[in-house]
Amino acid sequence: METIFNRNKEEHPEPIRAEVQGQLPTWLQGVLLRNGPGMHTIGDTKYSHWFDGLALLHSFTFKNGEVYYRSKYLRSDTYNCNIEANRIVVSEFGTMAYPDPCKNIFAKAFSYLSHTIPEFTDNCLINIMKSGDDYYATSETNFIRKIDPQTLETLEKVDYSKYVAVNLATSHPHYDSAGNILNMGTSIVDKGKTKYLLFKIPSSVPEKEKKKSCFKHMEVVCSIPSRSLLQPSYYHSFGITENYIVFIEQPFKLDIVKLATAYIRGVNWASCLAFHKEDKTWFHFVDRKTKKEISTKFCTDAMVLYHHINAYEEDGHVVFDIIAYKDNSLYDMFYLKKLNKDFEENNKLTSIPTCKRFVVPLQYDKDAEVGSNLVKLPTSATAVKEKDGSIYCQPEILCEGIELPRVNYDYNGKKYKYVYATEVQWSPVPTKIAKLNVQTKEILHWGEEHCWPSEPIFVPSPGAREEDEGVVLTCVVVSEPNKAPFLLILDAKTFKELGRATVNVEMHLDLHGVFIPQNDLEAETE
Ligand SMILES: CC1=C(/C=C/C(C)=C/C=C/C(C)=C/C=O)C(C)(C)CCC1
Ligand SMILES: [Fe+2]
Repeated sequence: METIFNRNKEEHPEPIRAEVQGQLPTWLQGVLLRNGPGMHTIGDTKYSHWFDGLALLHSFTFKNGEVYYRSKYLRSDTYNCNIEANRIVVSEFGTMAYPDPCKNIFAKAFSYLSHTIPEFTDNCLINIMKSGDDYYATSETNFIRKIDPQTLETLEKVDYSKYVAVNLATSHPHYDSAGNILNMGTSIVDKGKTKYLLFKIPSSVPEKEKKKSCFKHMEVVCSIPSRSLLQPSYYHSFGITENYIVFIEQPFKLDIVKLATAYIRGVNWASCLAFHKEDKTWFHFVDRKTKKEISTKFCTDAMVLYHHINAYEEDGHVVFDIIAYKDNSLYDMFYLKKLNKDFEENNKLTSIPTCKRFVVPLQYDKDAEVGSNLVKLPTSATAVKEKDGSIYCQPEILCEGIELPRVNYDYNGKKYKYVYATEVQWSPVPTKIAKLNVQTKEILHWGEEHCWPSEPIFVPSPGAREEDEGVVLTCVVVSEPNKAPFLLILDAKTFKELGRATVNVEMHLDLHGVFIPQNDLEAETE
């Protein structure tokens, strides 16, 4: 067990042909590109947290019935500095590093007396983002790194904060129907205010400005003031519907004073996050056309969430599905010292991930009585009018024990049926993947002994008419010695195996990724 999490993984930058069993659909052509931590020790130094590990990109290329695997470490400035020094010299989420200030490019970050916000890492290990025909590795700081989706080479570093005033940004952007990126980031104590910014990165630039990057055309769509100047909420994702942005201001907050003094106090960034269980969770809805926030105050009890699943509008309500926890034990669970051999016995989640549906009436009868439930849809979710005019929401539970949710993105923002996710029950490592029908709550599973599947990605078949017409792809790491990992291809409708592509390498457990259809890759090379 220990090795699966802690052992540094080798990179395999040259394509390795996988052994394919079963029948892959002929239309499945393109690249599954994924990201996650692959290196946890450098020289004699060790990262403390699994989310600190150096980003290792890997890909499966589907070409005429064959599958090729590659992997390559992201050559971030962080990676290069660490490797050159042969020790950890750049701080990550769970590890504070003390570099020799003369030796590395992050030195200015540590002149903490003049900088309130430290300079963060560009170890973009969480996700992959598509911007026009380009691809970027993403994390939650102000940096993203362009990559070549075919060779996995590392290209330019982009600093969001050069274009819009954000210090942090999510690794889960959304895309509108024109392919423009919509993302959110936090602007900390800028001009005396702390706010959450929704920003847009256009998918292309005007012809006459072809030399300029899309980032030069980035714009702030709207800003939501933080309830607290020095304690903005932490968030890992947000939701969109056809007309609204759904932003959840949870009482899991980043303490800016702690963040600014972490280095001198010798503590990590993670310790600057705290869950305030006595506070409420606030919902914000921004009208995408008017760019104005809905003025009604909507709230629910304290909770912690990382992943939004999907959101849509129905009869004047916004319906949104998320995976929520009762506390922040999830981040604590991924400290590497806890992920030891006996972790399955010792490391039980104290709060199980719960798939919750909130139904929020945006258009409701303003004369409704205090105490009345304003939800008019058939659901057990409620939204009750309070004395002070605010609306207190309680969810319908869709299911328990799933994480890393994905949907058919053609249904993002629309009424939908299916979620594909990993099953995590009481331990942080998934043992199965699941397909949940959010309308009937029926669940299909795939699982095999000693198999740890990654986030399942849905790929629609060409001309698909139904939401689940296509395949689901998941990388499976096998914990049994002498058994090789594989890429599993399931029929999305039946959740039955169509085939698998086995590669004889030591594969890392990863986080998120994208499937890039062959046509999009061709556009990129043109
Ligand atoms: C470095 C750094 C951060 C990094 C956070 C990371 C790396 C989060 C990863 C989350 C994942 C993988 C969640 C999965 O559900 C913060 C706290 C934003 C702010 C301070 C600097
Ligand atoms: Fe995530």
